[in-house]
Amino acid sequence: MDITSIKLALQDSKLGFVGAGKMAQAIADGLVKQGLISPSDIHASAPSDTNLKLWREKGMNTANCNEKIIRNCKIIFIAVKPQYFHEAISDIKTTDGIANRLFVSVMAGFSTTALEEVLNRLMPSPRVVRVMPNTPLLVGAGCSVFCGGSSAKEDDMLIVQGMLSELGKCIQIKESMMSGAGVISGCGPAFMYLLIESIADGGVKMGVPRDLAQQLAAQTMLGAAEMVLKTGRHPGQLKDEVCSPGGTTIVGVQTLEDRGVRSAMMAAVEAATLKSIDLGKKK
Ligand SMILES: NC(=O)C1=CN([C@@H]2O[C@H](COP(=O)(O)OP(=O)(O)OC[C@H]3O[C@@H](n4cnc5c(N)ncnc54)[C@H](O)[C@@H]3O)[C@@H](O)[C@H]2O)C=CC1
Ligand SMILES: O=C(O)[C@@H]1CCC=N1
Repeated sequence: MDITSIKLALQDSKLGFVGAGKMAQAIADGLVKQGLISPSDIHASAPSDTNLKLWREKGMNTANCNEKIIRNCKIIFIAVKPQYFHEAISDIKTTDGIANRLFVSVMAGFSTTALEEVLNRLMPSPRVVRVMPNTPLLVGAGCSVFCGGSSAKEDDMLIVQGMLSELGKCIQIKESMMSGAGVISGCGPAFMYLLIESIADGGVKMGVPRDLAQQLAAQTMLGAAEMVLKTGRHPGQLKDEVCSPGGTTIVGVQTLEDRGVRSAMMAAVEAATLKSIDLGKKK
């Protein structure tokens, strides 16, 4: 879908957010920043005003009532914690006149079947798209994976992919891969921040000023990521090219291997994936 069609669709549908926290704000702010939607076409709800005032300061509409969002908007992001989803939907008292909505869930663990079961309360055959985005889409460098539910139409998939592709990479995958792939995209930034922080800490320990150390660590991570994506070469091969024989890098690499960094990263992805599956079971 081209950018003009996305803009028109968003202007016509209005964009709703049930849940107004960090992920919802990153998506809304990212879309406004990229000029895809005007703040006045965005509506968000949450039970308390704590987050909502930030939305109002940006010219967006807010409500304490989820029903209002679902009435006002035809495309609705579900951005509450998975454990609050039932409560968020059961709050809706009158469902008359609500039809033809597209629900885009960003909740970890919630399958499209489980989403459809809950949303059936509002309308028959709800159109659902399940996404696992990440917060870097706020700066146009997001990474999202998504899949459609049983009633999602081709246009629903296109609008979701269109919107999120304007904010970074967005890849359609099979639902069976959502938990594992969603951890890489959704949780991944936290793992990367931890690496940036600890590399900067190492620099500070060696006498590099904090600001400089952090800038160098972040830019180096960006550069390494670009090398993997743009050259398409294996990260192991790219690593080998940095390790000069008898040099400094290989000594650092051995230290990382001794401390189990590789195994720790793999275990983190595994543990977070299992947690995502578990959250889905508890729904
Ligand atoms: N933070 C992240 O990097 C990512 C988060 N997600 C998903 O996004 C969802 C939200 O996560 P965060 O934004 O981090 O959490 P958050 O705690 O910042 O935001 C949750 C929001 O939901 C609101 N809320 C709670 N109960 C509600 C109800 N009954 N009705 C309406 N709103 C209600 C809260 O007031 C808050 O505004 C989760 O399901 C998470 O799995 C997905 C990918 C990445
Ligand atoms: O920690 C979480 O559960 C959410 C989902 C992915 C990132 N944040």
